[in-house]
Parts: sequence; structure tokens; C-alpha cells
Amino acid sequence: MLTFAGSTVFLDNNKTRTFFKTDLSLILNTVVCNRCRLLQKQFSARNWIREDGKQAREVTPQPNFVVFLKLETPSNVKITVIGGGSFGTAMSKVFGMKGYQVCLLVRDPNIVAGINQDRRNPKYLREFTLPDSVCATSDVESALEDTQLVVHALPVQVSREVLEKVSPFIPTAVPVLSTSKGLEVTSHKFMFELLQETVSNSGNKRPLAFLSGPSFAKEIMQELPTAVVVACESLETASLIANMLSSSIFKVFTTTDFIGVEVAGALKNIIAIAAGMAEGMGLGMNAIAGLVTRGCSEMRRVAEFLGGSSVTLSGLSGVGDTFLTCFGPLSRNRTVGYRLGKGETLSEILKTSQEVAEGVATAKAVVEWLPAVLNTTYTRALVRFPILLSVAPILEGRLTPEEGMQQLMSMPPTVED
Ligand SMILES: NC(=O)C1=CN([C@@H]2O[C@H](COP(=O)(O)OP(=O)(O)OC[C@H]3O[C@@H](n4cnc5c(N)ncnc54)[C@H](O)[C@@H]3O)[C@@H](O)[C@H]2O)C=CC1
Ligand SMILES: O=C(CO)COP(=O)(O)O
Repeated sequence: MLTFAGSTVFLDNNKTRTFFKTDLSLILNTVVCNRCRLLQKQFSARNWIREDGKQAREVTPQPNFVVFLKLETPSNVKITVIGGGSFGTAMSKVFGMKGYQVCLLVRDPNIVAGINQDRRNPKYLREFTLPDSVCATSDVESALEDTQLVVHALPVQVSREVLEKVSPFIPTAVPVLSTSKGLEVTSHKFMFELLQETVSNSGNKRPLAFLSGPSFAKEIMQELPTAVVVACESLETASLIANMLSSSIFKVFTTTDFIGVEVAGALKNIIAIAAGMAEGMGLGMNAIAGLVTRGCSEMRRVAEFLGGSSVTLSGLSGVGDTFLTCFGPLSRNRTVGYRLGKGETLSEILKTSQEVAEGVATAKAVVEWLPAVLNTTYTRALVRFPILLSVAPILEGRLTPEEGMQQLMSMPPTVED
């Protein structure tokens, strides 16, 4: 049974999930479809009393489940953002501007102090202030206590370690929204697999969602219009999160194709390194446009092979983010490529970069992972995926950018697709 009486507020003993009231029917559907079973497991109906102390009225759209909702305004809904880098800061701003209580979990005490005292992240995007509803802490337990949505915004390579540590503190059934883009080098896993192994495993199947699309953190902080996509197996959960994020500067689309979104988010960074390299070498716009288009084709074929949809790959998380990262001067991946194209080595570039360029690690993972999943050799896979597989040897100094370009241009003619 789902107890829900118009705008009546049902209160519990403050230990339950809270839903804010943007779209009553959406919340109703989401809860009925996806969450009843999990909520029922965790909370007893006895915990709930009505605001006026009387017994709650019960309607029965679903038998066997008793879920009482506490309808709230955003200011009573807590969201935890893990990661105090550029994107965690930007996500805090997006949710904070909507009035949510945002708790940023960061390890650096200077960032905690900067945000709590000056409303600024002193290390990343420090020129921008954060809304008053954003606070920061390094304490995992208090950051996650009573949270209703966890947003993960850390570099892929440190994600497993952090998620394993925080997982026991994430309340049951709370969705986890990942914003990280890349493949884990040690396991060759995408973020959706890594999250399945850490926060949404057989012990606790928390809903997983993935945010991607063309979205430079700095432009979000500048409050410039941005459009992204949220992917989740359950469209209702994706819509719920999209509603929470949406504002006049942040447009959010939804999809169930989380594989397409994840593959595109990871691989576009390798293409951006290649595009930046071509630019650094002064190869001209014909070369860059050709490279990016063929890169998109490689990315789409990988996604389709894994079960993703070509529609997703032509959308915001696919070509949308690829264009931004390949042509946008703010891209860290494109900048790494540009500097390589100008003759610097990777170690020189990394020494002077504060922020993560995920494509560097992902390119390395892809040269090991892609031939293996295709059940072929590197040399054979190179014929089908020359861009995705040529970036790592250049990053490692085994091939010069010029040799890489020469290799691409000397491949025999083939059908376009
Ligand atoms: N910056 C952007 O414009 C966008 C970034 N993303 C994605 O978001 C993810 C995070 O990127 P950014 O925030 O830009 O990175 P960043 O380089 O700005 O910040 C990384 C943060 O991770 C923290 N960190 C590193 N190792 C850690 C560890 N072991 N434990 C705890 N914290 C640790 C750092 O202290 C720093 O706060 C990446 O996967 C990136 O691709 C997605 C969309 C846009
Ligand atoms: O993914 C991004 C924007 O959508 C950010 O790209 P970079 O990591 O290359 O800056």
C-alpha cells in the first residue's frame, strides 16, 4: 500500500527517505515502480505518523507494500556530492541553486574550510561562489547520513578505492549518480561496472544513474546554458534525477541506454587527445574534422558492440560531448593532445597540470581491453579502430604524433561504415 494524501506531509522518526514535491505523479510512479520493495525492507510502517498525529489514510495501488512519503521542499532534501574537484564543485552549484541541502565530501581540509567559510572552493574554480545551501566535510559518515542522492564526481582511477570506503555509509536504496568518464586501468571496467561492484552489488542493489554530455565545469559555474543527459535502467529514476537537476540554465534529458552513455563518455576523451594533437601539429581543419568524425564512428561501433544504441551516440553524450571536448579550448584532454602535438612529452605535460585528463588512462586501458573483447590481436583491431588504438602509443612515447598521423593516412581505402 502506498499512503499518499495530496499535500499532506507524513512524518517519520526522521530516519526515512524524503521526496520533494516537484511532480507528484512522477514521484508516485517512481516510488511505486522502483522503490517500494527496498523502502519496505528498510522501514517499518510503524515509524510513520501523520503531521497532525492521526493515523494516515492509506490507498492501495500496490498490495503488500507500505510506504509513507514525506513530501518536502528541496531545502529539506540532502544531496551528497563526492569529490571536491571542478566537477563536484559544479554539481554542488547546480543542486545548490535549486535550494537543495548539498554536502560536499572532500578529503582536503583547506577545501572544507574555504567552502564553509568563504563559499568558495579555494583550489578549483575559486573565482566562483557557491550557494549558501552548499557545505563541505571530510567526515564520510556525517556526509552520507540521511542523504537522498549521492553524486559521484571523482577521477575514475581513484573511484573504486573511495566507493569501497564510503559504500557502507550510503543509506539503503539511495540512488548513486556517476559523473566520471573513463575506463579503470587495472580492471578495464567502465564506471557502471565499477559502481555495480562497489555500491550496487547483491548485498544492496542501489539504483545507478549516469550523467554525461557537453558540460565544462567552468561554464556551469558561470551559469551559462548547459544540456546533459541522465541515463538509468529505470526511466522513472532518470526522470526523478532530471527533475532535481533541471533549471533555466541546466537542461536535462533522460535515457535508459546507460551503456551508450558510458562508452561515449569514456572514449570521447581519447578522440579529444587526438584532435588536440592534430591542432598542435598545425594539420588544419580538414584533418581535425576528419579525425573527429572517424573517431565518432569508432566510438559508435564500440558502443553498439557492447549493446549501446547508435541514437545515444549521436546525442549529447556522444557527438555532443565529443564536439565540446575536441573543439572547446577548456578541455583538459584536448590540451594534453595539443601540447603533445607541439612537441612536449606526457610527463612534462602532467607535471604542470592540476586537473585530471581522463583520456590518458583510458587510452592505455583501451589498447589492452578492446582487442581482448573483440577476441583479436592489437594489430588486427588497429585496422578497425585506428584512432582509439593509436593514442596510447603516442602518449607513451613509442610513436611520435607525426608517425601516428602517417599511420592513419596510409591505411588502405575502406567503405566508410
Ligand atoms: N571538469 C569538467 O568539466 C568535467 C569533468 N567530468 C568528469 O568528472 C570526473 C572528475 O573530474 P574533475 O572534477 O574535473 O577532476 P579534478 O581534477 O578537477 O578534481 C579531482 C578531485 O578528485 C580528488 N581526488 C583525487 N584522488 C582522490 C582520492 N584518492 N580520494 C579522494 N579524492 C581524490 C582531488 O583532490 C580533486 O578534488 C572525471 O571523470 C571527469 O571526466 C565530467 C564532466 C565535466
Ligand atoms: O567531459 C568534459 C566536458 O563534458 C570535460 O572534458 P575535459 O576533461 O577534457 O576537460
